[in-house]
Amino acid sequence: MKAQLILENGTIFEGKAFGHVKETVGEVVFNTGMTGYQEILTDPSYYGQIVTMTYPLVGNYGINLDDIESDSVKVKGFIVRENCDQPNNWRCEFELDEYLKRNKVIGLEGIDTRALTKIIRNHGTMRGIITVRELTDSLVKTKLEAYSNTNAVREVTPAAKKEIAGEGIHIAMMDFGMKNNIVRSFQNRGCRMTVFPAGTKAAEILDADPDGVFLSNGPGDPKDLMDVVEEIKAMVGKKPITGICLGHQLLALALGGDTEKLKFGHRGANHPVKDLHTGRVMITSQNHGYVVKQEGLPEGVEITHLNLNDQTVEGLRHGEYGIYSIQFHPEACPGPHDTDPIFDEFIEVIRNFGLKG
Ligand SMILES: NC(=O)CC[C@H](N)C(=O)O
Repeated sequence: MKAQLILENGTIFEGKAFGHVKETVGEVVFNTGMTGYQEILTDPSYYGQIVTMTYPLVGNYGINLDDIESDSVKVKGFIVRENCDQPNNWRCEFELDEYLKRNKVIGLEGIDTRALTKIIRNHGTMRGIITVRELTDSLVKTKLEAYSNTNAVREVTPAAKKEIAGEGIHIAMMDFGMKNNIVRSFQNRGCRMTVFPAGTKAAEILDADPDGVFLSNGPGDPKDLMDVVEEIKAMVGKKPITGICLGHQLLALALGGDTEKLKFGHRGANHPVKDLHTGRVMITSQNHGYVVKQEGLPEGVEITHLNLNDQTVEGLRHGEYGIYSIQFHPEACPGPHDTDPIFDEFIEVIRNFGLKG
Protein backbone atom coordinates (compact mmCIF):
# COMPACT_ATOMS: atom_id res chain seq x y z
CA MET A 1 0.00 0.00 0.00
CA LYS A 2 1.30 3.48 -0.92
CA ALA A 3 2.24 5.67 2.04
CA GLN A 4 3.86 9.06 2.58
CA LEU A 5 6.15 10.67 5.09
CA ILE A 6 5.31 14.37 5.41
CA LEU A 7 7.81 16.51 7.31
CA GLU A 8 7.14 19.70 9.24
CA ASN A 9 8.95 21.74 6.55
CA GLY A 10 6.63 20.42 3.82
CA THR A 11 8.98 17.80 2.33
CA ILE A 12 7.15 14.68 1.18
CA PHE A 13 8.64 11.21 0.63
CA GLU A 14 6.56 8.56 -1.09
CA GLY A 15 7.02 4.90 -0.28
CA LYS A 16 5.19 1.75 0.72
CA ALA A 17 3.66 0.89 4.08
CA PHE A 18 4.55 -2.35 5.85
CA GLY A 19 3.97 -3.67 9.37
CA HIS A 20 0.74 -2.44 10.95
CA VAL A 21 -0.88 0.09 8.64
CA LYS A 22 -2.08 3.16 10.52
CA GLU A 23 -1.31 6.85 10.65
CA THR A 24 1.41 8.00 13.02
CA VAL A 25 2.98 11.28 14.14
CA GLY A 26 6.39 11.63 15.77
CA GLU A 27 9.74 13.35 15.89
CA VAL A 28 11.74 11.99 12.94
CA VAL A 29 15.28 10.97 13.92
CA PHE A 30 17.96 8.97 12.12
CA ASN A 31 20.18 6.15 13.33
CA THR A 32 23.43 5.38 11.49
CA GLY A 33 23.97 1.81 12.79
CA MET A 34 24.35 -0.84 10.09
CA THR A 35 22.74 -3.46 12.35
CA GLY A 36 20.87 -3.43 15.65
CA TYR A 37 17.35 -2.69 14.44
CA GLN A 38 15.76 -4.98 17.06
CA GLU A 39 17.46 -3.16 19.94
CA ILE A 40 16.59 0.21 18.37
CA LEU A 41 12.91 -0.67 17.89
CA THR A 42 12.56 -1.77 21.52
CA ASP A 43 14.71 0.90 23.24
CA PRO A 44 12.19 2.92 25.33
CA SER A 45 14.33 6.06 24.81
CA TYR A 46 12.85 6.22 21.28
CA TYR A 47 9.31 6.46 22.63
CA GLY A 48 7.42 9.12 20.62
CA GLN A 49 9.90 9.10 17.75
CA ILE A 50 9.82 7.88 14.15
CA VAL A 51 13.20 6.29 13.45
CA THR A 52 14.82 6.13 10.03
CA MET A 53 17.85 3.97 9.34
CA THR A 54 20.63 5.30 7.08
CA TYR A 55 21.80 1.78 6.24
CA PRO A 56 19.85 0.75 3.12
CA LEU A 57 18.91 -2.88 3.88
CA VAL A 58 17.13 -3.63 7.15
CA GLY A 59 15.55 -6.84 8.42
CA ASN A 60 17.98 -9.28 6.80
CA TYR A 61 18.62 -11.29 9.97
CA GLY A 62 14.96 -11.18 11.01
CA ILE A 63 13.72 -10.95 14.60
CA ASN A 64 14.53 -13.10 17.63
CA LEU A 65 13.08 -12.48 21.06
CA ASP A 66 16.48 -12.60 22.84
CA ASP A 67 17.86 -9.39 21.38
CA ILE A 68 15.09 -7.03 22.41
CA GLU A 69 15.72 -4.24 24.93
CA SER A 70 12.18 -4.04 26.38
CA ASP A 71 8.93 -5.99 26.12
CA SER A 72 7.58 -4.22 23.02
CA VAL A 73 8.35 -1.95 20.07
CA LYS A 74 8.62 1.60 21.41
CA VAL A 75 9.16 3.66 18.23
CA LYS A 76 6.12 5.38 16.71
CA GLY A 77 7.15 4.44 13.17
CA PHE A 78 10.09 2.84 11.36
CA ILE A 79 11.49 4.00 8.00
CA VAL A 80 13.85 1.97 5.82
CA ARG A 81 15.19 2.07 2.28
CA GLU A 82 14.54 -1.64 1.80
CA ASN A 83 12.80 -4.05 4.16
CA CYS A 84 14.23 -7.53 3.69
CA ASP A 85 11.35 -10.01 3.41
CA GLN A 86 13.59 -13.09 3.18
CA PRO A 87 15.61 -12.97 6.41
CA ASN A 88 18.21 -15.65 6.92
CA ASN A 89 19.78 -16.32 10.30
CA TRP A 90 19.83 -19.32 12.63
CA ARG A 91 18.35 -17.20 15.43
CA CYS A 92 15.57 -15.69 13.30
CA GLU A 93 12.07 -16.41 14.64
CA PHE A 94 10.04 -14.23 12.27
CA GLU A 95 10.23 -11.27 9.90
CA LEU A 96 10.48 -7.58 10.74
CA ASP A 97 7.14 -6.99 8.98
CA GLU A 98 5.46 -9.54 11.27
CA TYR A 99 7.07 -8.00 14.37
CA LEU A 100 5.77 -4.52 13.51
CA LYS A 101 2.32 -6.00 12.82
CA ARG A 102 2.25 -7.76 16.22
CA ASN A 103 3.26 -4.50 17.91
CA LYS A 104 0.84 -2.37 15.88
CA VAL A 105 3.59 -0.08 14.55
CA ILE A 106 3.77 1.15 10.96
CA GLY A 107 6.83 0.76 8.75
CA LEU A 108 7.60 2.80 5.63
CA GLU A 109 9.92 1.39 2.98
CA GLY A 110 11.16 2.40 -0.43
CA ILE A 111 12.26 5.91 0.37
CA ASP A 112 15.76 7.37 0.09
CA THR A 113 16.64 7.36 3.79
CA ARG A 114 20.02 8.98 3.17
CA ALA A 115 18.36 11.96 1.45
CA LEU A 116 15.92 12.15 4.38
CA THR A 117 18.85 12.10 6.81
CA LYS A 118 20.57 14.96 4.97
CA ILE A 119 17.40 17.03 5.29
CA ILE A 120 17.26 16.36 9.05
CA ARG A 121 20.97 17.15 9.43
CA ASN A 122 20.61 20.48 7.63
CA HIS A 123 17.28 21.54 9.07
CA GLY A 124 17.47 19.89 12.50
CA THR A 125 15.14 17.28 13.96
CA MET A 126 11.55 17.73 12.73
CA ARG A 127 8.15 16.30 13.40
CA GLY A 128 6.65 14.15 10.71
CA ILE A 129 3.62 12.10 9.87
CA ILE A 130 3.40 8.74 8.10
CA THR A 131 0.04 8.34 6.41
CA VAL A 132 -1.68 6.24 3.76
CA ARG A 133 -4.41 8.88 3.28
CA GLU A 134 -4.46 12.10 1.28
CA LEU A 135 -4.31 14.86 3.88
CA THR A 136 -4.84 18.57 3.30
CA ASP A 137 -1.97 20.88 4.30
CA SER A 138 -4.01 22.33 7.12
CA LEU A 139 -4.85 18.90 8.52
CA VAL A 140 -1.15 17.92 8.41
CA LYS A 141 -0.31 21.15 10.24
CA THR A 142 -2.95 20.52 12.91
CA LYS A 143 -1.77 16.95 13.47
CA LEU A 144 1.90 17.94 13.69
CA GLU A 145 1.14 20.78 16.09
CA ALA A 146 -0.88 18.47 18.31
CA TYR A 147 2.13 16.16 18.79
CA SER A 148 3.63 16.24 22.26
CA ASN A 149 6.01 13.84 23.98
CA THR A 150 6.15 15.48 27.39
CA ASN A 151 4.57 12.48 29.09
CA ALA A 152 6.96 9.95 27.54
CA VAL A 153 8.68 8.67 30.70
CA ARG A 154 5.34 8.11 32.41
CA GLU A 155 4.30 5.93 29.44
CA VAL A 156 7.33 3.64 29.67
CA THR A 157 8.22 3.51 33.37
CA PRO A 158 7.09 0.32 35.16
CA ALA A 159 3.90 0.47 37.22
CA ALA A 160 5.39 -1.15 40.32
CA LYS A 161 8.62 -1.72 42.22
CA LYS A 162 10.59 -4.90 41.42
CA GLU A 163 13.37 -6.81 43.22
CA ILE A 164 16.22 -8.53 41.36
CA ALA A 165 18.26 -10.93 43.47
CA GLY A 166 22.06 -10.81 43.70
CA GLU A 167 24.87 -11.44 46.17
CA GLY A 168 26.77 -8.18 45.57
CA ILE A 169 26.09 -4.52 46.32
CA HIS A 170 22.48 -3.31 46.41
CA ILE A 171 21.56 -0.67 43.81
CA ALA A 172 18.30 1.28 43.70
CA MET A 173 17.48 1.69 40.01
CA MET A 174 15.20 4.56 38.96
CA ASP A 175 13.59 3.16 35.80
CA PHE A 176 12.70 5.86 33.26
CA GLY A 177 12.40 3.26 30.47
CA MET A 178 15.47 1.19 31.23
CA LYS A 179 17.09 -1.02 28.57
CA ASN A 180 17.33 -4.74 29.43
CA ASN A 181 21.08 -4.84 28.97
CA ILE A 182 21.65 -2.30 31.75
CA VAL A 183 20.04 -4.74 34.18
CA ARG A 184 22.04 -7.64 32.67
CA SER A 185 25.30 -5.67 32.95
CA PHE A 186 24.77 -5.11 36.69
CA GLN A 187 23.53 -8.72 37.12
CA ASN A 188 26.71 -10.03 35.46
CA ARG A 189 28.59 -8.26 38.24
CA GLY A 190 26.46 -9.89 40.94
CA CYS A 191 24.54 -6.75 41.95
CA ARG A 192 21.26 -6.93 43.78
CA MET A 193 18.74 -4.39 42.45
CA THR A 194 15.52 -2.77 43.53
CA VAL A 195 13.87 -1.20 40.50
CA PHE A 196 11.65 1.81 41.24
CA PRO A 197 9.10 3.54 38.95
CA ALA A 198 9.98 7.09 37.84
CA GLY A 199 7.51 8.73 40.24
CA THR A 200 9.08 7.25 43.41
CA LYS A 201 9.94 9.74 46.17
CA ALA A 202 13.52 10.03 47.42
CA ALA A 203 12.38 9.07 50.93
CA GLU A 204 11.12 5.68 49.73
CA ILE A 205 14.34 4.99 47.86
CA LEU A 206 16.50 6.01 50.85
CA ASP A 207 14.29 3.82 53.06
CA ALA A 208 15.36 0.77 51.05
CA ASP A 209 18.91 1.65 52.19
CA PRO A 210 20.71 0.82 48.91
CA ASP A 211 24.50 1.08 48.61
CA GLY A 212 23.96 3.35 45.62
CA VAL A 213 21.38 4.77 43.23
CA PHE A 214 21.33 4.36 39.45
CA LEU A 215 19.33 6.62 37.10
CA SER A 216 18.40 4.93 33.82
CA ASN A 217 18.09 6.03 30.20
CA GLY A 218 14.67 7.16 29.01
CA PRO A 219 12.72 9.18 26.43
CA GLY A 220 11.99 12.89 26.05
CA ASP A 221 13.35 16.16 27.39
CA PRO A 222 14.95 15.91 30.86
CA LYS A 223 13.38 19.28 31.70
CA ASP A 224 9.93 17.67 31.50
CA LEU A 225 10.94 15.82 34.67
CA MET A 226 11.69 18.64 37.11
CA ASP A 227 9.69 16.79 39.81
CA VAL A 228 12.09 13.85 39.44
CA VAL A 229 15.05 16.27 39.55
CA GLU A 230 13.81 17.45 42.97
CA GLU A 231 13.82 13.86 44.27
CA ILE A 232 17.35 13.32 42.92
CA LYS A 233 18.49 16.54 44.66
CA ALA A 234 17.20 15.07 47.91
CA MET A 235 19.53 12.06 47.48
CA VAL A 236 22.71 13.92 46.41
CA GLY A 237 25.43 13.53 49.04
CA LYS A 238 23.41 10.91 50.93
CA LYS A 239 23.96 8.05 48.48
CA PRO A 240 26.41 7.66 45.60
CA ILE A 241 24.53 8.16 42.30
CA THR A 242 25.39 6.89 38.83
CA GLY A 243 23.45 7.33 35.61
CA ILE A 244 23.27 6.74 31.89
CA CYS A 245 21.92 9.10 29.20
CA LEU A 246 18.62 10.57 30.53
CA GLY A 247 19.86 9.65 34.03
CA HIS A 248 23.08 11.60 33.38
CA GLN A 249 21.09 14.62 32.14
CA LEU A 250 18.79 14.55 35.20
CA LEU A 251 21.81 14.34 37.52
CA ALA A 252 23.36 17.39 35.84
CA LEU A 253 20.10 19.31 36.38
CA ALA A 254 19.97 18.16 40.02
CA LEU A 255 23.53 19.45 40.56
CA GLY A 256 22.58 22.87 39.18
CA GLY A 257 23.80 22.38 35.60
CA ASP A 258 21.75 22.84 32.44
CA THR A 259 20.74 20.82 29.36
CA GLU A 260 19.89 21.80 25.78
CA LYS A 261 18.58 20.16 22.62
CA LEU A 262 21.09 19.14 19.93
CA LYS A 263 20.29 20.07 16.32
CA PHE A 264 19.76 16.45 15.21
CA GLY A 265 21.10 14.32 18.08
CA HIS A 266 23.51 11.39 18.23
CA ARG A 267 22.08 8.00 17.28
CA GLY A 268 24.37 5.25 16.11
CA ALA A 269 27.08 2.82 17.08
CA ASN A 270 30.33 4.55 16.13
CA HIS A 271 30.59 7.81 18.09
CA PRO A 272 34.15 8.53 19.26
CA VAL A 273 34.39 9.60 22.90
CA LYS A 274 37.57 10.58 24.75
CA ASP A 275 38.14 9.61 28.37
CA LEU A 276 39.88 12.75 29.64
CA HIS A 277 41.65 10.85 32.47
CA THR A 278 43.35 8.21 30.38
CA GLY A 279 43.37 10.00 27.03
CA ARG A 280 41.88 6.87 25.44
CA VAL A 281 39.29 7.16 22.70
CA MET A 282 36.43 4.68 22.77
CA ILE A 283 33.85 3.93 20.09
CA THR A 284 30.43 4.25 21.70
CA SER A 285 26.80 3.46 21.16
CA GLN A 286 24.57 6.54 21.36
CA ASN A 287 20.93 7.57 21.34
CA HIS A 288 20.15 11.05 22.53
CA GLY A 289 18.70 14.36 21.40
CA TYR A 290 19.58 16.43 24.49
CA VAL A 291 22.94 17.13 26.06
CA VAL A 292 24.44 18.60 29.24
CA LYS A 293 25.77 22.12 28.65
CA GLN A 294 29.45 22.66 29.41
CA GLU A 295 28.89 26.18 30.63
CA GLY A 296 27.49 26.72 34.08
CA LEU A 297 28.42 23.38 35.63
CA PRO A 298 28.76 24.01 39.35
CA GLU A 299 32.02 23.78 41.28
CA GLY A 300 33.04 20.23 42.14
CA VAL A 301 31.61 18.80 38.91
CA GLU A 302 34.28 17.51 36.58
CA ILE A 303 33.79 16.67 32.88
CA THR A 304 35.24 13.17 32.44
CA HIS A 305 34.43 12.43 28.77
CA LEU A 306 34.02 14.45 25.57
CA ASN A 307 32.47 13.59 22.21
CA LEU A 308 35.17 13.99 19.55
CA ASN A 309 32.69 14.77 16.74
CA ASP A 310 31.24 17.89 18.34
CA GLN A 311 33.07 18.30 21.69
CA THR A 312 29.88 17.85 23.72
CA VAL A 313 29.85 16.56 27.31
CA GLU A 314 29.82 12.73 27.56
CA GLY A 315 30.53 12.17 31.24
CA LEU A 316 30.48 13.89 34.64
CA ARG A 317 31.90 13.15 38.05
CA HIS A 318 31.53 14.73 41.48
CA GLY A 319 34.18 13.20 43.75
CA GLU A 320 32.81 14.31 47.07
CA TYR A 321 29.21 13.27 46.41
CA GLY A 322 30.12 9.95 44.73
CA ILE A 323 28.46 10.92 41.48
CA TYR A 324 29.45 9.52 38.08
CA SER A 325 27.30 9.64 34.95
CA ILE A 326 27.70 8.94 31.26
CA GLN A 327 25.86 10.24 28.18
CA PHE A 328 26.66 7.31 25.88
CA HIS A 329 25.57 3.67 26.32
CA PRO A 330 28.09 1.34 28.02
CA GLU A 331 25.42 -1.39 27.83
CA ALA A 332 25.75 -1.22 24.01
CA CYS A 333 22.87 -3.24 22.50
CA PRO A 334 23.27 -2.25 19.81
CA GLY A 335 26.88 -1.31 19.29
CA PRO A 336 30.44 -1.96 20.39
CA HIS A 337 31.31 -3.24 23.85
CA ASP A 338 34.37 -0.98 24.31
CA THR A 339 32.79 0.87 27.22
CA ASP A 340 31.43 -2.12 29.18
CA PRO A 341 34.05 -1.46 31.96
CA ILE A 342 32.10 1.73 32.82
CA PHE A 343 29.82 -0.58 34.88
CA ASP A 344 32.87 -1.61 36.95
CA GLU A 345 33.68 2.09 37.41
CA PHE A 346 30.09 2.73 38.59
CA ILE A 347 30.42 -0.06 41.17
CA GLU A 348 33.81 1.28 42.30
CA VAL A 349 32.32 4.77 42.83
CA ILE A 350 29.52 3.23 44.93
CA ARG A 351 31.98 1.10 46.98
CA ASN A 352 34.37 4.00 47.59
CA PHE A 353 31.53 6.21 48.85
CA GLY A 354 30.59 3.42 51.28
CA LEU A 355 34.15 3.29 52.61
CA LYS A 356 34.17 7.05 53.26
CA GLY A 357 31.06 6.81 55.45
N1 LIG B 1 18.80 7.25 25.63
C1 LIG B 1 18.41 8.21 26.45
O1 LIG B 1 18.32 8.05 27.68
C2 LIG B 1 17.95 9.49 25.82
C3 LIG B 1 17.86 10.66 26.77
C4 LIG B 1 17.00 11.81 26.27
N2 LIG B 1 15.67 11.37 26.06
C5 LIG B 1 17.60 12.39 25.00
O2 LIG B 1 17.07 12.18 23.93
O3 LIG B 1 18.60 13.06 25.06
